[in-house]
Amino acid sequence: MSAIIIDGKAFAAGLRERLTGAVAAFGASVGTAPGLAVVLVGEDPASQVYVRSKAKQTVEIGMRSIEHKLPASVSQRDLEDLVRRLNADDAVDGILVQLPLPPGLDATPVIALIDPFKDVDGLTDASAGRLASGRAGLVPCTPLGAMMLINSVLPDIAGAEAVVVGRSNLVGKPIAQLLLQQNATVTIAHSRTRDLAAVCRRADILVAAVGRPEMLGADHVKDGAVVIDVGINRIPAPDLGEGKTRLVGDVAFDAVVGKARAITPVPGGVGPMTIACLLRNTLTAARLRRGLADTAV
Ligand SMILES: Nc1nc(=O)c2c([nH]1)NC[C@@H]1CN(c3ccc(C(=O)N[C@@H](CCC(=O)O)C(=O)O)cc3)C=[N+]21
Repeated sequence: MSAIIIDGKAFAAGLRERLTGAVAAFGASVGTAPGLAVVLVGEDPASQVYVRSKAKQTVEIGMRSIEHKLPASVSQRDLEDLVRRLNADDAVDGILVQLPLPPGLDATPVIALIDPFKDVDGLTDASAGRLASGRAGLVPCTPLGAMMLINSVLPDIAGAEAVVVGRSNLVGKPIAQLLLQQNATVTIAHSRTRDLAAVCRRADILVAAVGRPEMLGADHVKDGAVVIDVGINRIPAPDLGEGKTRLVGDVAFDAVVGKARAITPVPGGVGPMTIACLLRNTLTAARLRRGLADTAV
């Protein structure tokens, strides 16, 4: 049996295409396009790449991009003041503070300040609480994107066994909430889980979000399972040349691809969905803040 390779890159492109239409319709009725403010502190090269890519995609679908670049030496207080100003700015619909912050700055109080109606990363306690109690709100981008990919092969997951490996606030816990919302039977496994492979082998839907390169292999996968790999790990690749690296997921793709019914690759799986869902959330935030219905895109 050969697995469906779920093409997250293509799915994300389709989502952006639909968003372009929805953004144009929003602009025609409200008079302005949704605006996304991205705050980048410091010079971390990987963060700069992400932020550039976010800004480019934001503009490509017709939304406004508002970039704030601050030096790594910025004070906690000045950073928090910027978030307060963005909260108060009517031209800003979404606020994203790129993580991690440089050493010496504490992300927790910065995130806590973000207006929950502008929390396009879904990281505030208010957003987490809304998700946990099944009320409308902004859902973290990576979990939202992962769910869209699951639903692309399994539109109805009621009663299915779902195992999420990883319990982070950013990914594991919110994905578990989304699976539960769709009536899956959800298990959250983690570093202290006894006989992880046996737990994983129960899964009709296996979500890997641990951040350990190729940790889940054929032993962890039931025949015919849908495998969603959220991990993005950069590892040395001496075979490609001295000092070269490559991206791998938390799943040993080659070992699993023959057993799974469908699987997301890394790169090209969940990763591209993250930014597309950030754009989706910005449109959602712009609608919710104006009391408009958040219709499907
Ligand atoms: N406030 C905040 N929100 C975030 O959502 C956030 C953040 N901070 N800090 C950094 C992480 C990381 N992140 C990714 C986005 C896209 C890809 C992505 O598109 N990856 C491509 C590969 C990219 C490559 O080749 O390096 C893929 O998997 O195919 C990966 C990772 C968002 N993050």
